[in-house]
Amino acid sequence: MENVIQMNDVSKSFKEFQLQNMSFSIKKGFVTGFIGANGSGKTTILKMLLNLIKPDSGQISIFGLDLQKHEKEIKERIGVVFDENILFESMSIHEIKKIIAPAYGGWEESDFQYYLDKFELPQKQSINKFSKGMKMKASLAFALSHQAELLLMDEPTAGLDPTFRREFLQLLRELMLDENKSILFSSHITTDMDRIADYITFIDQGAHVFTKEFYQIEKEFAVVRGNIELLDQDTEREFLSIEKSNSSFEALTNQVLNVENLFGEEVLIEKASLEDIMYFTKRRRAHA
Ligand SMILES: Nc1ncnc2c1ncn2[C@@H]1O[C@H](COP(=O)(O)OP(=O)(O)OP(=O)(O)O)[C@@H](O)[C@H]1O
Repeated sequence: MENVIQMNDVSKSFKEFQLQNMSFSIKKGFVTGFIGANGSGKTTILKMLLNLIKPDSGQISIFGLDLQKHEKEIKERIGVVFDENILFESMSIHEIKKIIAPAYGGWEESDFQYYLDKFELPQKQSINKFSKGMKMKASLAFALSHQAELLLMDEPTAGLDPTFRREFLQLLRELMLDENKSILFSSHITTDMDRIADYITFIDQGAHVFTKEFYQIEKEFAVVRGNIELLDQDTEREFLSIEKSNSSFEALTNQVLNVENLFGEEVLIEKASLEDIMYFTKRRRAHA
């Protein structure tokens, strides 16, 4: 299967934060959800994919092209929606379009008008009078109107009301009918991922934890609850992270079969949510 993004051994050091030897790929033709706790490095990576932050070492290719050598060509083919607003706030949509549209060879005015209508956005009002949701919709309208093959979105659903969030996810699903399109989007709302993501890329404290197919995660991880007396040095090895109280424990495992064989009916085994996986990964780090 073809990759749309390939990160090879990418590192970046800020004063108080390091991205360490990041290597992962994002599959072409799919939606990948990008998850990680606050400050884990998601925005930094998304900015690196736009060459707004340059790696100290390592290599990034997008559409099979080296980002440093083919930046302009690559960026023409990317649509961007960022949480922090990168539109010019004192201008109207009409004014911004005059700057942005000529910059893209693939600009489709009819698509742009379609999205402005669909999102009910005024064209002549300055953006700083827009609500947060309207600004996000405006960013989206621009991102979707130049035939981008890759959409990079940093928390695109933040600030959207539940109804529009659903419509937005439905819109992404419609876009994905075109198998040449790929989406990488970060969100703290993990239920958005449940609705739309084919793959999940999970990072933690500047390190890549995994990139897996969503259904694989559901098969692989489970939360186990049981009596504390079931735990000893040997049985604890089956768990990635354990939370203990006086009488019981709750733990994350990626060895579901082993746990079933070991404990049988004595424990409760439930599918792990993305939130469970993120929570227990953080706990594991804190107790390492
Ligand atoms: N230009 C910079 N200079 C110094 N430190 C930076 C810079 N940009 C980001 N950082 C640091 O890098 C770390 C990762 O930040 P980043 O915004 O990538 O995380 P994130 O996963 O997107 O977080 P959130 O979910 O809260 O948006 C943070 O500790 C941040 O302070």
